[in-house]
Amino acid sequence: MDIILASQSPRRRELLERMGITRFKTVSPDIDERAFDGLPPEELVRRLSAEKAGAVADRVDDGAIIIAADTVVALDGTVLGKPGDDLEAFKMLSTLSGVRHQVYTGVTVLLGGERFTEHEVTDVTFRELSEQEIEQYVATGEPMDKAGAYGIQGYGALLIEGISGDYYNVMGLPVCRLGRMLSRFGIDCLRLAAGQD
Ligand SMILES: Cc1cn([C@H]2C[C@H](O)[C@@H](COP(=O)(O)OP(=O)(O)OP(=O)(O)O)O2)c(=O)[nH]c1=O
Repeated sequence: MDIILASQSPRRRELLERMGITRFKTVSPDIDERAFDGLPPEELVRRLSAEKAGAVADRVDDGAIIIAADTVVALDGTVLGKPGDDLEAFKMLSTLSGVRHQVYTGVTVLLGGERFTEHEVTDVTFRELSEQEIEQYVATGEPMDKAGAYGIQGYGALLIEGISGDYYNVMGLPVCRLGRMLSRFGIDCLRLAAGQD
């Protein structure tokens, strides 16, 4: 069965491969992510992941399984998306300094008329950061294409004191949850990983 990752994110590609799924295509979802601004984080990521899956479903064969996801950072319920420029990245990181926030990822798996959407939440706590440290982190260029202006998988790790929940959810794909969702469609990741397909 064809598997399509409805994403342009290199992180999501890498994580799907790490789940044991090596044969899949990627199709970039063409949606206006700002269309749902104002929704609470949990509803927003669920809605956006469903929209991304739906947008790609319109462009591919009916028999393919489509996987899509969306990630946002939320501080006291307020959504932080991707920063538009260095100044915005600096401001986002300043608000995250020394406090705990939540990372929400919504994930949708779709096959023909059947569609499941779920979400996962991970708590992330930043250490206290000085202005100079934030400026230095922004200068690495890492914040720009990432929700909340950091990447846990990169230099962002230097800012993080602790996390509670699925690490991979912060990177953009709730691996454990997605594995269970795929099993409903007959895809057994451990079986694939073991070469038993
Ligand atoms: C918080 C955090 C986010 N991110 C990334 C994951 C997502 O790629 C990005 C959030 O943007 P998304 O809109 O979820 O995804 P995307 O635009 O990169 O890709 P696509 O819509 O095509 O699937 O932020 C990290 O890589 N590391 C982190 O620690």
